Amino acid sequence: MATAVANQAPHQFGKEAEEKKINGGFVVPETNSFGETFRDYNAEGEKHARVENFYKINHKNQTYDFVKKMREEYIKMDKMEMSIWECCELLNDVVDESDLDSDLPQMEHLLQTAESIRKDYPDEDWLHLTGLIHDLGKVLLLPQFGGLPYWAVVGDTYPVGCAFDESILHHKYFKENPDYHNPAYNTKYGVYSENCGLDNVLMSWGHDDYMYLVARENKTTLPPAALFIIRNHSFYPLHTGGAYRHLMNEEDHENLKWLQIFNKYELYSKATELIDVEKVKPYYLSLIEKYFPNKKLKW
Ligand SMILES: O[C@H]1[C@H](O)[C@@H](O)[C@H](O)[C@@H](O)[C@H]1O
Ligand SMILES: [Fe+2]
Ligand SMILES: [Fe+2]
Repeated sequence: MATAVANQAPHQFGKEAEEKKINGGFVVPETNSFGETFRDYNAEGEKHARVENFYKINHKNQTYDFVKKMREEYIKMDKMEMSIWECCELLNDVVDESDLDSDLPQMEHLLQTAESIRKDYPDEDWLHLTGLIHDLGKVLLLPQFGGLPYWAVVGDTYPVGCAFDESILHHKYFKENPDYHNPAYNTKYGVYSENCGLDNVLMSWGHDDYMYLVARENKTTLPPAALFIIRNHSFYPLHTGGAYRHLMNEEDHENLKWLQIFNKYELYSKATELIDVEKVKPYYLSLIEKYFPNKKLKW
């Protein structure tokens, strides 16, 4: 097993064999594209200070009422009509300021994610497409989509309407969020009930929930696990922190297994080489056709 894994992706995550760690059949690269530890939110430096400030504003403003309003506004899908690929191309112009591990245009990140999954899971074509589209919701930053500020589009996500878990990055800034002091929203269950299912839990507003709504409202034929991944991929307190188990139902537990696989490729492919778009485009166009029967989607 160990040898098989070592042979599997030697060129994928850099050349230094000693820099690799085997993690459940997955080769984890030691450092990101800047030569730093992945997701090191406590490190010093200008970039880290900027990201901390991003979370400060995010935590202050993501309230239950704000999220409800945004969902109501964006579920209308009245902003734009375009295909999935057209949306990918829009992301050529988008860089994610909340991301410590990559400063590439988001289109590159999508291709890196999808292609790295494809290498290890060649038969799960739905997961390749999930990789390609998981961050398309970042178009919310663009003027045609409302030009939302970064704090309402990117960064890790977490439930609103119940207590903010300690494992959420820079948790201390929630003291500035009115919900933190509201007894209706600041208990373990808040407005929810035991094992109510994550579909019934409102998440901080951003690109994840938006893209989930786009896929669902446009009647994608992608499996439920794909929708779960899209909606929860930034929910680090859940898939990495192990929190919020009390809100999950049985189906969520099944879907979480796929999300945890997805997350490794999403995060660690940020250390890989760039992909030749023209070379892989026909493959992804065929997947889009398969899983999005309506050519033009409403956004
Ligand atoms: O900064 C990043 C970025 O916004 C990603 O798209 C998101 O999925 C991550 O969770 C987050 O940490
Ligand atoms: Fe991503
Ligand atoms: Fe994301």
